[in-house]
Amino acid sequence: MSGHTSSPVGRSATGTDDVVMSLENVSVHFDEKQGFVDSLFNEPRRVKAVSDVSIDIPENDVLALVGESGCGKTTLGKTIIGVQRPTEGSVSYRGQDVWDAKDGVGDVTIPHGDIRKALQMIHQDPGAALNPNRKVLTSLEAPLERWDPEMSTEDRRARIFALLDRVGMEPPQDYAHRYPHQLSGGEQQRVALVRTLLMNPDVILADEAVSALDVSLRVETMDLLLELQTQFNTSFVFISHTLSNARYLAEKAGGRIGIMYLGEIVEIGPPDEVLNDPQHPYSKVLRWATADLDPNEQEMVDPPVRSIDIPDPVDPPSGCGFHTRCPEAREACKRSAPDLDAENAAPGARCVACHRTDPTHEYWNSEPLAGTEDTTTPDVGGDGR
Ligand SMILES: Nc1ncnc2c1ncn2[C@@H]1O[C@H](COP(=O)(O)OP(=O)(O)OP(=O)(O)O)[C@@H](O)[C@H]1O
Repeated sequence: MSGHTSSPVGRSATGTDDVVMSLENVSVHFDEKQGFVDSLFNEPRRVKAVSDVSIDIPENDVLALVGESGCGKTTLGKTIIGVQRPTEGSVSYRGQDVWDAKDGVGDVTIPHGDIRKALQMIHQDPGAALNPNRKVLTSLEAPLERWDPEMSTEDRRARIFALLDRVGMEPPQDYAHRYPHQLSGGEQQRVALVRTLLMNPDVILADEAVSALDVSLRVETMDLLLELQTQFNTSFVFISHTLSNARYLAEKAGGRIGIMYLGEIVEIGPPDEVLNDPQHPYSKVLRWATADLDPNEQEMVDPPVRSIDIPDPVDPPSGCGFHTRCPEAREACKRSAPDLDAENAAPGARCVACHRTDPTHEYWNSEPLAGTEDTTTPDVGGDGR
């Protein structure tokens, strides 16, 4: 999706004032690590992990990002919370460019320290994120001491105990004096959650935060995340491999699902629209792969793709990144990249990056690619649905 300036998806109905994070035309590229000998003879391969993504995260938003392994979910999530520096494009927190604040460039209105505090992350493996040699209380006190050195020990502890209590770790004084190995996986995850909430953040990135838990605990933890999201007015960016977890969270929170493919968001919108009536051919593949979303649905035998080979993110296909696998791809898809068409969409509406959503696009007059279905007429409206 390069070569155009796309407008961010996700502006809320009330305008831009309540937008917490704004990404504009963000790309993130990595140089692959090389061995010493390799580095003498070859240029490093550049992985295009995120390509030209524009998105807003308003206050109280829940965005669930899904897509197959390696499609760039974690990289985009980390870019949203200002942990990963973009190669191109801008990332702003309440109007302040995050990386200008970090580098002290220009007129910095929000110090980088405040931005870091406002953007937090819960890791996939909370056990690894907690110091095994420190009691829970010490692990929780450390960031509070760093961010708010004026706070008295008494106030600090009162806040920690109140939050431990809030996430169901009662009596909190007991849990506070345990070491991580004396906690279950679910309890460790709650401590990790408390650690982020102590900062009173605006946005929390939860990267596969429930995948390591038992199924029963997963639902309980997702419910807790949602309760806390409402109570603390925090926005959540939730990364998931599975559509069912993403759906659970986004549906309950009235949030959005963003489907990623090869570094791009290809479809985003309310979960019922994106999952019950997917418009992007790749969203249809994900839907197919998650048959349990609707047990009454007749099982489709073959995946709706021409090829199961995922392109190399070092050398992504020209035009639409999905054209090499799309059963509906045409010559036009090789030539030009569709954008999410957020410009014309209503706030919170579904947006799709596919030429087929535009009934006037040259796609309809171009030749189907070898092995594709010959669908000659537009089957979708031009309203981004
Ligand atoms: N620090 C890095 N250096 C080099 N390549 C990286 C780095 N981080 C990520 N990548 C590459 O960028 C691409 C996107 O990775 P990312 O972890 O964002 O995907 P993901 O969708 O979160 O994957 P998963 O679901 O497996 O965690 C992958 O090809 C990955 O190998």
